[in-house]
Amino acid sequence: MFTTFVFTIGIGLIVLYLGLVFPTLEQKWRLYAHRSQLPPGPRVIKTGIRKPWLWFRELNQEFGDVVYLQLGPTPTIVLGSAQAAWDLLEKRGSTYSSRPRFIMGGELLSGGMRGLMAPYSPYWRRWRKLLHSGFMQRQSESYRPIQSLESTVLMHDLMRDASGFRTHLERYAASVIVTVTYGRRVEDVRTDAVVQRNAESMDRLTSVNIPGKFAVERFPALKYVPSIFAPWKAKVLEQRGRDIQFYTELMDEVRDKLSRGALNDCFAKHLLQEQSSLGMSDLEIAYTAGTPFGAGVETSAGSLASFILACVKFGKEFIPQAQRELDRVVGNERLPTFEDLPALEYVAAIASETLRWRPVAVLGGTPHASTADDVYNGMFIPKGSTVIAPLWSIHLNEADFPDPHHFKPERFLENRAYPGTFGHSAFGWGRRICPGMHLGSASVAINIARILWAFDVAPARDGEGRNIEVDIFAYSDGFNSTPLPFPCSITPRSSRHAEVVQKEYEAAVKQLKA
Ligand code: HEM
Repeated sequence: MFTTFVFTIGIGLIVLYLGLVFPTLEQKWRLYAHRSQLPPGPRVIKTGIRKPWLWFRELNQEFGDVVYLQLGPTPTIVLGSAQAAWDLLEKRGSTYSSRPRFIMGGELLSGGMRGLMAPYSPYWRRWRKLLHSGFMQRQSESYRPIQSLESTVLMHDLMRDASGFRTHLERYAASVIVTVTYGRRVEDVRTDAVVQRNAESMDRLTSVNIPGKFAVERFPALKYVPSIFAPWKAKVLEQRGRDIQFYTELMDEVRDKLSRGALNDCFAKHLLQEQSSLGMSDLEIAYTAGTPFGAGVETSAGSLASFILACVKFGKEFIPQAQRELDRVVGNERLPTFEDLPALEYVAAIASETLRWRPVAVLGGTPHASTADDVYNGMFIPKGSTVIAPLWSIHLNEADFPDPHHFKPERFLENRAYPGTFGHSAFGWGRRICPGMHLGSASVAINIARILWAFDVAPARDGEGRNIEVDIFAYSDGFNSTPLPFPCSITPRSSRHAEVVQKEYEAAVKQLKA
């Protein structure tokens, strides 16, 4: 009996040891064999930095468009130009569309249910298909009435309480996403239960998704240590229970409304209709419905906050021209509409420059991972590399965007050579490109058009009437980077513009309550 016990423990330890060591040795051997072909990179790896994209840009400036880093056991490639990102992530999408393992955040906390972190796999393909059908261009156009009504509310919020502009942008973005997803509005972003519980769930995710914090990310076999011996694992599994409860309750509400015939058309309804044909479980559906909130609120609101910052710093250079265009195309009897946008060429250039100038997904979104060895411009990129395409490097690359920190919409009116169709890379690349880009870019464009139509946005003044300077580099740390609070002045352009905002707001409220 005792011998069997010792034997079992011994075998267990050997398996654990091989599990820990073998993948590392195999990887090390391949890297050694190709050492002269690896892309250039630094000898010293900086750790614990709060804004890694600043370091990545320095590396791209020093070593070029393709930089090699050995981050712990993982070969990591940092791409620093639009062309390199396009060549690999878009053109060689079959090799570069997976994700690195996120053992704490993706596997233990989310049970593999968050498609955004999922490797290229049948599960990811089903999840992606659902997002595509829910947010592709034609479907996103059907959400425009919601975006237009919520944007009218936003203009009124800005008029009555300009200093709270950030909260109003967040309410707009949250309400559009929650309405589109679950068929119900968000009236107060600070108290809404769905917003609060989503924020808690996001906090749980960000608290475990910290590179280098948990040994299990370096030694994946530790994932199988029973929770009783691993308090970190017990805690993350307990947190997973809370996420499951939250997402399931939300979906149960949707099912209940559907059975009472009280559910508007929304993404969650579409998921329920597609569920059986895709063979997805209730839990998979519940997590999928949670995706747009996690990916679409901060990105939309943060982009609009950057636009306000650009107005304060550079507004004198571009606002007059935009307002002349708006006056010519729209007049002063109504707010701009989605139908006006094709005729607002300069406003469209401002929207593109906003997404370029301060990309909210500053690291280019979640890193990609390669699934086969590859050679690019003579450089060896090993299978299993984490590939980061930081938009801070790509959008601030002087070769594509001279004087890159200057906000210049004119860039998007010139004929520039740039891979892809947008002239920027704000929504990523290839098979992982942002599925919410039509909804997100429509939110950015309509609100920029309306803010410029309705308001003068300028620096705030101090007690002596002097302009208060803003810092265009004061941005948050974290996965998404958005402007830190800054002062500004947002005032109606004229009493006529204020009357129009008031009148359209009253009509919008009636429609939203109907
Ligand atoms: C201005 C707004 C937005 C910006 C700038 C933005 C940007 C991005 C970027 C850069 C990526 C990474 C793409 C890559 O890995 O190559 C991404 C991915 C993603 N975005 Fe967005 N996004 C925005 C709005 C939205 C919205 C409204 C949704 C809601 C549906 C959304 C859902 C997603 C999802 C689910 C992914 C992950 C896709 C995957 O892993 O296959 N995004 N986004």
